Amino acid sequence: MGRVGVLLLNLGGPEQLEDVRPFLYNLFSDPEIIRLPFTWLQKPLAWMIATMRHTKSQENYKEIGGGSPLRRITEEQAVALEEKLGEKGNNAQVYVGMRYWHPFTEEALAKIKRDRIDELVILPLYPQFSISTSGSSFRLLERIWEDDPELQKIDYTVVPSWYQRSGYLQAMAQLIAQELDHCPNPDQVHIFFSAHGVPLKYVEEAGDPYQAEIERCTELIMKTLNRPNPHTLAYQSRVGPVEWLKPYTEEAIPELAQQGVEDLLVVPISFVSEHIETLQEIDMEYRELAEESGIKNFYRVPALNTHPVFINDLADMVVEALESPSVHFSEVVRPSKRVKMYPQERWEWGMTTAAEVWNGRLAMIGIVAVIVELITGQGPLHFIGLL
Ligand SMILES: C=CC1=C(C)c2cc3[nH]c(cc4nc(cc5[nH]c(cc1n2)c(C)c5CCC(=O)O)C(CCC(=O)O)=C4C)c(C)c3C=C
Ligand SMILES: [Fe+2]
Repeated sequence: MGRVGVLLLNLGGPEQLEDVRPFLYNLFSDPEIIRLPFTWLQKPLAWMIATMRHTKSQENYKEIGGGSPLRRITEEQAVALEEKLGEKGNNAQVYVGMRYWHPFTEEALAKIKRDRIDELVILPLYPQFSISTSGSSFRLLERIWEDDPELQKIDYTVVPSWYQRSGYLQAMAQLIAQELDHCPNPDQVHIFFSAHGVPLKYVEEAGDPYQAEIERCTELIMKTLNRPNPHTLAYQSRVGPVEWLKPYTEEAIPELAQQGVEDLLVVPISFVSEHIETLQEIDMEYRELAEESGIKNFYRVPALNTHPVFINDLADMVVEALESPSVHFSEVVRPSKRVKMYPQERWEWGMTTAAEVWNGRLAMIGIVAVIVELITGQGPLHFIGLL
């Protein structure tokens, strides 16, 4: 066996408030996040949405201390995984490659080449596969690989998803049990799985297996937990007014309160690290909503971070991947057709996502008008002397 590397993939997050806008620009420039019929519209629209959204987004990051902890936690996971692999007799170098912020995937690949890695396990830190998360990172890697003969020499394998692994399920069940056992009436607590949402079209038209994997994951965690508590699955973090996977967390919580639920334990299941959607959206926004709706006790299960059972399972996953036949980018699910996520179907007043979209559309019209003017040499900008 030559030099072994592990590339951990994650989304990335702004580390300080100034990073928010360029981070959002990178995110919305990704066609796996917003699918448009014309690729040339992607960057101007990304610029528009980042411009319109960044102030609200910065406020959220301010509430959790001014930046995302995602990089710090992912790097801690990388160190813990490297140590665990060493203990198991596998000396491997672990790298972190983020999709939309530092350390970017490209930075990780430069280090992998510098260290002359021969075998590489590519492991997304998303338990369930979505075309918008692991899929997006795989597509980026595939494009970089195609143009780089040095990378092509590396014997690589990808792990598309791993939500069904017993180590991961046990770590989740342990965290849930711990929280339940701190509650005065553990059996009365309603367990509320809150998964990150994706647009419905991703699942129904583009063939994203995400919803099926989330549903199966929830069942498996409940089976591993082996407690009598009732449970619900809902989807959080919707962006834009198109339909996303339902039920929405912000609707499901008041419904449960109406049905008489008083004790609610929220379990975030699409993430293995604390980040803005656990620390701000769940801990602040959904807590406030739950309390206003009549929930008396709102609890939240922490993210796995460097939970020893989880890290041990990641290490086993790497060892198993090295021993199994390689899985290449071409074998991983990709969108079956182009699905449009924007524009939205209905208008909303105020600084809303609908307004963001209309601003984007107007900007597009403006850009097209300037191009036409540059070509024809006639138009309002020439008339007022700007061109
Ligand atoms: C607009 C579409 C988005 C889709 C689809 C989406 C899917 C998706 N995202 C995660 C995990 C994370 N998302 C994070 C940030 C983030 N995501 C979106 C949009 C979509 N995500 C935005 C606009 C943002 C920025 C924050 C904001 O302005 O609201 C992060 C990073 C969080 C951090 O701490 O910085 C993660 C992680 C998953 C798992 C997922 C689909 C399954
Ligand atoms: Fe997201």
